[in-house]
Amino acid sequence: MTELRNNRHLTMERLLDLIGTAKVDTVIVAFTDMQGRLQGKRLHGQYFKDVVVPHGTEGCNYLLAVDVEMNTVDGYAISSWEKGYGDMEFVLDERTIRLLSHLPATAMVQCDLVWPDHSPVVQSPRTILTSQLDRVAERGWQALAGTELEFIAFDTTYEAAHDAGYRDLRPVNQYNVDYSILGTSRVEPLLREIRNTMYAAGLDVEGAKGECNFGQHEVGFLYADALTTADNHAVYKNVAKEIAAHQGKAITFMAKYNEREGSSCHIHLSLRGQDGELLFWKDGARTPLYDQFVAGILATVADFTLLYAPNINSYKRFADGSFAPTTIAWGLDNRTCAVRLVGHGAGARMENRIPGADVNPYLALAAMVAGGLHGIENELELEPPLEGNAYTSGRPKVPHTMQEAREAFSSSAIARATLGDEVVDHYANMADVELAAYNAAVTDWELHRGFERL
Ligand SMILES: NC(=O)CC[C@H](N)C(=O)O
Repeated sequence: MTELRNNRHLTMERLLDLIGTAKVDTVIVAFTDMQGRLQGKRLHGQYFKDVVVPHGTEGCNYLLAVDVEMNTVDGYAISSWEKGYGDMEFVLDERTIRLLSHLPATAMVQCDLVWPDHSPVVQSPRTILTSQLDRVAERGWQALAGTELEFIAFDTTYEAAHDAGYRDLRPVNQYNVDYSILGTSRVEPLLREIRNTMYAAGLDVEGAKGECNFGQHEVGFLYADALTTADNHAVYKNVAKEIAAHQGKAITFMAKYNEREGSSCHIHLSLRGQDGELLFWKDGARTPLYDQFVAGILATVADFTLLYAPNINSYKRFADGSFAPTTIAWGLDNRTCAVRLVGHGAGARMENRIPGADVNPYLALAAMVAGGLHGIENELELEPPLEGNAYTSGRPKVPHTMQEAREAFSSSAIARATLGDEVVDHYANMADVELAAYNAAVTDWELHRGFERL
């Protein structure tokens, strides 16, 4: 029997029992798409039990070849009008079965994707992460990770926000509520329902805190193995939006909603032995392996920025003095650096501060593992820590545009050697599609600046 991630997850046997006694009547089967979103179907419990568990289910392969707005676009080798937009098969991962208590009698199962001949869909984000984690496991290690997502909440429905052109929206707080207990109390009905729903769904919830931008908050979760963390992250983002919508509110995980502070997804990562032995700390100090891992992450920042910052908007977040990084540097508990080292002993870990809340966690974690292993394999030396203000340090810059990040990713020998050509070409095309859409758009900024004055 598959080992449960914790006792709030369900075995398949238990889920089928709950369907048999009508305690569950709806099962969502979902995978994570290129943008990090859950895509799939809601199935009637009985159909899930009688047909899907024994025979499987499918979805159109365009789901890994569309843009944010679900437009069919050109340039993907695996999916096109010429290829007829056929199916991919969903492979249920029984370790992910959970109840979603904010919905009536509903459970969710997350899936991997295979082609009809059962070969893996290598471009699927979950497969990309699993491949890198297999490399970690081959060495007798495991990767532990935590993702910290910030969001901004508004006192409006998504529909009203849309109809207002996303202008003049009222955030749930009108001032900076960083660490403010009063600030979070004002939003507690929303935060509490998110925390408790996520706990019931198998996530280990730490708590919630206010952040700097108006209406900005963060719900924190304990670290877990990297695949569990990515699975939970995808479910959390979806559920948090659904709960907000139920309460007549809207939340956004855009990396940069306005000109104030953006929303981050700091990613914490460490390696352990398969039985939990420490690999990053020995005799009261960092190990050479830890330093090589961090050196590898730093050496590959440019190669993998596209996976840390996958949207046009992601790059607007990289602003000096905003707590989002702009330089490729590391420091000891230094929040101005791209990489911050924190903790000691069992808590010793690196924090990658580059990703925004719009990141796809599977892809970012895969990139970090690939970069870190590159550092270990090549025994890279870690430069001394940056002391003081990284923003004014003159260190090399994190790529500041999507075009730059796309070129660095596509021409990266490390990305191609670790992720494979099929993956690199697929995600370089995703960047080309976004860049083309952005370049074709005339923005508010241009109108305001030029309409009368130019
Ligand atoms: N908590 C923080 O360090 C703030 C992070 C900041 N909001 C960012 O976008 O990176």
